[in-house]
This record gives sequence, C-alpha cells and structure tokens, in this order.
Amino acid sequence: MTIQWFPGHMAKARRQVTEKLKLIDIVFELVDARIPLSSRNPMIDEIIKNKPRLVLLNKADMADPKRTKEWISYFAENDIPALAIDSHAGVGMKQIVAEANLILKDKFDKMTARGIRPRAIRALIVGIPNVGKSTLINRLAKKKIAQTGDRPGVTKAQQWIKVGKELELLDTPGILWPKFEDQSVGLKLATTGAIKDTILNLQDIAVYALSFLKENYPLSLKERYQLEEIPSEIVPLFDEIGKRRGCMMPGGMTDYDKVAELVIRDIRSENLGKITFERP
Ligand SMILES: Nc1nc2c(ncn2[C@@H]2O[C@H](COP(=O)(O)OP(=O)(O)OP(=O)(O)O)[C@@H](O)[C@H]2O)c(=O)[nH]1
Repeated sequence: MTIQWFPGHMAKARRQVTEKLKLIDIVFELVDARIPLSSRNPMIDEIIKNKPRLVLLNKADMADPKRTKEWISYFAENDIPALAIDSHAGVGMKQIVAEANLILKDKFDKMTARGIRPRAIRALIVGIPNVGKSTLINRLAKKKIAQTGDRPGVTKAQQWIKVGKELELLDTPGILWPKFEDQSVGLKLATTGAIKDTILNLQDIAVYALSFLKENYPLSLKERYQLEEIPSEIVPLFDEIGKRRGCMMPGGMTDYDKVAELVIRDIRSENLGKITFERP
C-alpha cells in the first residue's frame, strides 16, 4: 500500500509511534541494508529520543556484504548497535533477541535487584514503508499475523506477539516516512523498489542507477550486459545495453524506456549481484 505523506499524516504517524514508545523497552529500527541512510526516517532520533534502539539492516541478502560490514561499524562508532538480517529467509532472528537482551541487561538487572519479577523484553518495530516490517514480525512470530495495518489514520487495539520467552513485540509496527528533501534519496528509494515507479520518471531512475553502477560496480555491469568496455557517457551506455538486449524500436532507435525498465528490474531481482547504493 502506498501512503501519501502529507504533513498531517506525518504528524499522526509520529504521534502513534510516540504513544507506543511508552509501552516498550526497545525500538527495532528497520532500514534497508542497500540504502541504510536513505531508508531511515529523518527525524528518528528526535522521535525515539533516548529509548534504547537496535538498528536492523534488513534485506542484507541483497546488499554488498563488504559494505554491510562497513555500515555496522559505522553505527557502532555512533554508539548504535546494528545487525544485518534477512527477514525473508529468517537469517539473524536469534541475534536480534540476544542483542536486545544485551542492550537491556543493566535495566533488567536493576529491576530484578529491586525485586521486580523478570518479564519479557517489549519491542516495537519501526521503519519506512516496504522496508520489511511485516515480514520481520511474521518471521519472529513464526506465523502470519493478520495485516490490519497501522496506517496513519487507522487505530486499533494493541496486541503483543510472543517471540519465545524473552521477547514480546507490538503486533503493529510504527510506520514512518522517508526523507524526501533530497532528489538522490528519492532515486535510491525508487531503484531499490521502496517507492512506486510512477512517482519518478523511469529513465531518471535508470540514469541514476547506471551512473552509480558504472562507478562502483563496473564488473557486474560488464558481465550482465556482455560489454567489452563501458561507454563513459550515459546515452551510449543505454544504447549498448539496448543493442545487446534487443530493446530497439522500429528503425533501429534504442527504446530508452525499455532499457530503463530492464536495468531496474535486473537490480531489484539481483541479476547484477549484491549491490549497496550508499557508503557510510
Ligand atoms: N530479499 C528480501 N526481501 C525482503 C526481506 N524482508 C522483506 N522483504 C520483501 O520486501 C517486501 C516488503 O516487505 P513488507 O514486510 O511488506 O514491508 P513493510 O515494511 O511491512 O511494508 P508496509 O506494509 O508498506 O509498511 C516484500 O516483498 C518482502 O517479501 C529480506 O530480508 N530480504
């Protein structure tokens, strides 16, 4: 479902998350491992304030493992614990519980010392649309949780989902908006499929993606499209890919829309390998 983020919706989404923060011990901030900055909410620090937090770099199966390591170090240097996970396959689920236990150890030890009976850690998943919140909840719950959604504007009763004995999750995640201010953020969100293609021009997205790949993953580009050399200009690169892939119009002109579509599809289905679009 696409959400139109108007200022009123943002305020409401923020209020809903703020309300839920009162109920929980820790926030699991879900980001896309391929674009860990662009897939973050720009106001997240201000919204969650000093609530303990664990950043989860989701879809790590699609990201460049070398870059994922760099990102985890980057977050650690900023005193934010982070883990790489793949909610789709269920990789990293045990580490989430272990890491949450570690982060909250002091708080829970103090509670025990004061004679408060140990209880499960309570967590809330937050993230921008399409980052994998429902997939993660279902993975952790080990069953499919009904998707009633917590769209800005829709309210429902809170329910806890048990994850083993040690963790409880709020069943509806907090949905927050991405950064929109910066054109390159929009292009990255579109390239990875986080926002609908119709919002941005397909050729613009492909120009961004191909320019990035040319600089950062030239070998993947060469291999996928059987290019001997990568043209230094973007239009000849479109032409070359078009020629190799039969994206031509009658009369021998390159069908640029078709090339754009093909490239974007290839990126999203990992045909160009594991790619990360941002470095710390
Ligand atoms: N490869 C891969 N795909 C994932 C992963 N997690 C989620 N996905 C896919 O990403 C898409 C979006 O996942 P959802 O769980 O619906 O995302 P969401 O954050 O709940 O989205 P909204 O309901 O729009 O807020 C789905 O197609 C998932 O299958 C992952 O770790 N790896």
